[in-house]
Amino acid sequence: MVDPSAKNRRVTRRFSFVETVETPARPDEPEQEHVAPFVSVREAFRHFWPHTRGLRRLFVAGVVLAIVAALCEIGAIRLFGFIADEVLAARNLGAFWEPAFVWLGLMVVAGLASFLGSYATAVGGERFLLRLRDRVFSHMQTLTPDFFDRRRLGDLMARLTDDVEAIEELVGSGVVRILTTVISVVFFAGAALFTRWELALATFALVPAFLLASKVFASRLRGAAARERFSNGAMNGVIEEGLANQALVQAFNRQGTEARRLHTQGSAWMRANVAQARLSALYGPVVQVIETVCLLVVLGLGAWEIVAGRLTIGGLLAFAAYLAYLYPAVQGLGQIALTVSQAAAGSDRVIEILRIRPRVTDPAVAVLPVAPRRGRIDFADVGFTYPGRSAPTLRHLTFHAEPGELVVCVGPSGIGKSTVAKLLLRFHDPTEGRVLLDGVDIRDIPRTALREAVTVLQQENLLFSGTVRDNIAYGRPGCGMDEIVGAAVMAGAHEFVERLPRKYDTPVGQRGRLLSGGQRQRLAIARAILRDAPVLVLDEPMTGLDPATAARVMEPLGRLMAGRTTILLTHDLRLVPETARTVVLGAAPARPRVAFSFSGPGPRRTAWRTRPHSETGSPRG
Ligand SMILES: Nc1ncnc2c1ncn2[C@@H]1O[C@H](COP(=O)(O)OP(=O)(O)OP(=O)(O)O)[C@@H](O)[C@H]1O
Repeated sequence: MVDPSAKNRRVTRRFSFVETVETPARPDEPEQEHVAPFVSVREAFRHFWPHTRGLRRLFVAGVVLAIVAALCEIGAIRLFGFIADEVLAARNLGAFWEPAFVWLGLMVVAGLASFLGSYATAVGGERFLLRLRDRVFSHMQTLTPDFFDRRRLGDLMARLTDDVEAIEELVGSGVVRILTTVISVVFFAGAALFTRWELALATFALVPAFLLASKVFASRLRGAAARERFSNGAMNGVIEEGLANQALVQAFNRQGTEARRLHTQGSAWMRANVAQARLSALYGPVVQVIETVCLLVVLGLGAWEIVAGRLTIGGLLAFAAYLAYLYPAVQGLGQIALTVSQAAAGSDRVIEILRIRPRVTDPAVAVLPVAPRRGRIDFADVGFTYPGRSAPTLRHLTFHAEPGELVVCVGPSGIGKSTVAKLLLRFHDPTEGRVLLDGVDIRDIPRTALREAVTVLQQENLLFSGTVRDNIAYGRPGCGMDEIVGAAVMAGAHEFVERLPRKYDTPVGQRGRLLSGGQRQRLAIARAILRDAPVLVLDEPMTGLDPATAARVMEPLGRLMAGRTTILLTHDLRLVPETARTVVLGAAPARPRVAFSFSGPGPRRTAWRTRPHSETGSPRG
């Protein structure tokens, strides 16, 4: 088992060691436990600031209103000094009322300005957050499914939520906070200087002590924050995997193992949080001591000035009041440095994702900008090696399928059948040779147009957690209920859907797990029927189905295949119809004695042959 503290030490070393600012764009690479490269605060800011376009008015309003509030507060403090000298010291109650009402008026304006400023900043910040999360999510969706297979989903989710929020603290509301704090420092320092500049200069001499304290803390907090971000992602990964695979966990009695995995990651996260909390908690008292020294200096010097007759009591009180505003602002500057350090640790992880370029991209100039309609497929001497693998999965694969024809790729498990589907959808591009659709290299067709023309029925039928109706309609957004029911009837799903408690409005559960494998398969067929693409890829369509269920699914499958070019990928020779062109991947498997038959109303009926007819051998190696 990995010692988490050792892991953390590694992370620390890595952070103190990696200084690179420029992370080159690179294709998606295999990663599981992943520490994002260090990105400087300035670079993070430069990267995300353009995303505030259109929101900057809100941030400007936040700053302007904060200035108004600060000016009102300065005015109120001056009135306080006036009242101390002209009312209290002079024992003149008549002079009280006018400044008292003006003071009240100023505080009402300050309160209003502060409310509106905070509100505008919050709205701007939230919109920025929404925009940034949308952008990162959209970018993720341009990456190939292979990228997601190599990453922990929980970690990616943490990047989309916590890390994106941390960036908002740096770039959205963070900017307003920095500006308003700096402005407060300038204003209150200016007012103190105006009241008694010698006294002010003497107290300002202690300001570098604040800044030094925040600098020392910020650099340490950056390391702690980076570890916290990392372990947060790792912990989310363990939670996501553990919960998603609960059936497996319970069936294998591995609850204890999963709990220990979470505990290990949770402990690492806890340690990083404790380190952060320790630094933040220490920062407060250190600053308080510095503040007390400042205050005592002011009182001592102030008393001396009063005795010398250069300052009134009211002047000293006002001066002290300015400092009461000034020191928290200076302290706030230090706090911002800490927040920025934490936010920068989140930006490392988001920038890392944004810099990953998709392996597969659209052509600069599309030879065929719209979805191919006929459905002729050509694999021309195709070879493919998975990234990070040395041995090719496919070599010299050559076959074609005429529009409307059924071609069967047979071969044992792991030989590369699903890879054929992935190449056809351009989840990967071949490393050798070409794949053509209607005579056009699919690299010259935009991916959206290509995928409109190809429907894949995957080995594991993927459903969303919505209702039956939602899942069928996923094939064609905006379709009517009659079309949904029509597709369900054709797919042989209508009958069982009608028996569900809420019929088409019945929730199918997480990934459709409230339905049986055969029912999920029929919903997937209905979804594919609605999609109505000219090319159909069936990847082991009978996986996990018992012979009786498989036989029931054959008929709707036959209806789905009717009139479409179909590539059937299977190791199961019972599915290979007599008339189909057959491509054997690897060694030809032996024929079984029992057969299924596709029996839809389409142009082809299947009959059984005793020997597979191999058009083109395409083994590996
Ligand atoms: N994303 C990937 N990265 C690296 N190797 C992969 C990846 N996906 C599949 N492979 C490897 O490629 C080979 C072919 O996999 P593929 O899924 O195409 O096989 P298959 O014939 O469909 O198998 P099965 O019938 O068991 O689904 C396997 O050895 C597999 O380990």
